[in-house]
Amino acid sequence: MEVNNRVVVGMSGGVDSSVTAYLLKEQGFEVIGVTMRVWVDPYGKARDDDKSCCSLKAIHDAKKVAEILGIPHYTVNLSEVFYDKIVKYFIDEYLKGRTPNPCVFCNRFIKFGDLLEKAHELGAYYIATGHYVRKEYDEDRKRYLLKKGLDFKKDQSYMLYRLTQEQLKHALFPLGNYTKEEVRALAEKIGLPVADKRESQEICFIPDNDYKAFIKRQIKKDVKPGEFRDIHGNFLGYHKGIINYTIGQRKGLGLSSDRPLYVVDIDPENNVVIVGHQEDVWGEELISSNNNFISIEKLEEEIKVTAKIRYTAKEDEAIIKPYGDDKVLVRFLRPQRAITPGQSVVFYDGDVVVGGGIIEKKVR
Ligand SMILES: Nc1ncnc2c1ncn2[C@@H]1O[C@H](COP(=O)(O)OP(=O)(O)OP(=O)(O)O)[C@@H](O)[C@H]1O
Repeated sequence: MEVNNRVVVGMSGGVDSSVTAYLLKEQGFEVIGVTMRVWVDPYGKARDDDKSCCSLKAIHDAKKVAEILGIPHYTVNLSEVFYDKIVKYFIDEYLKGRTPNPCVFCNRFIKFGDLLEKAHELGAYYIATGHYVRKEYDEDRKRYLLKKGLDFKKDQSYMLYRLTQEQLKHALFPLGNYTKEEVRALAEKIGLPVADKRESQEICFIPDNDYKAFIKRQIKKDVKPGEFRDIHGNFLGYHKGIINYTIGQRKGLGLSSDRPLYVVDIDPENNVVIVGHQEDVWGEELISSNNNFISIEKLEEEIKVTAKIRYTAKEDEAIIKPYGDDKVLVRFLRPQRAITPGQSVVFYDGDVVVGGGIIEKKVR
């Protein structure tokens, strides 16, 4: 497709994507707003509130903003692909005793996959979202770079580390140079009705952040109870099913001990949750699989990076090196708390995203 100045903005009805559409229009782009309907949980609580990503209220808000900005707006139903590519994966991972991050896959396969295709169908070369990240083309490396948003508090580069060069080529992120406060102030100044809307909830398709109830509704049965064991294999009691536990968890175990107990590992094959003490929750080395690199084509040799093991974790210094055919060994210089299989580890060089992968296991 030839470059043009038409852009589809993914509009969630929230303040960030609304201001994104406004800024691009100001910059002279021909802007089309599109809201994806990705998921309606038929058994969940009524979703037509402020918090949900694709409630009727959210669609209505996006339409209202589009009207004020004088841009066309479409709603597309992507719930089937969303179910196949994201919801199923989310449930499967929990059933395997892992803690998935569905947003990183939604960005790769839905927003910058199916939605980008829709954008092309509408004749738009570009797709834009309200993520707080920056994109740059590096002439020397001949690669698109993904950089942290200037507002480090809001930076969302972690969520986008799976994007390919082809996807980045078509992406625009106008909020990368703004702080959240500036974006809210802009929304107020131009009179957008969403200026003081609350931040969206953690995972857009899970009502009230209750993922356990969501999974049980989806698999239509209760999960199988199993055994708690200590790190030496001693039986300690019974758990309520592995989906209820995540690495590092202390609350809700229902075990008594003279020292606090934490989940340190989950063995899905034997349906066992392994618990230990605070010191057992820390680790320095992990293996990641399903890696994606952005600033480099491939990891050929050991390099120094900073890395973080979950969206809200602090980055820390680490060495990464190729491990087998397609895996990466990540060795932190300092121990990290609760290295959790299923979560993403993302590597940085300053404010540039080097790449990242899915945590397979803690090595030590
Ligand atoms: N249902 C949707 N339809 C279209 N685009 C969406 C949808 N949900 C999210 N997006 C896009 O993805 C971006 C990041 O989504 P996220 O859920 O993190 O929203 P956010 O940071 O709270 O932004 P906003 O204030 O716009 O809701 C949004 O800014 C928007 O561009």
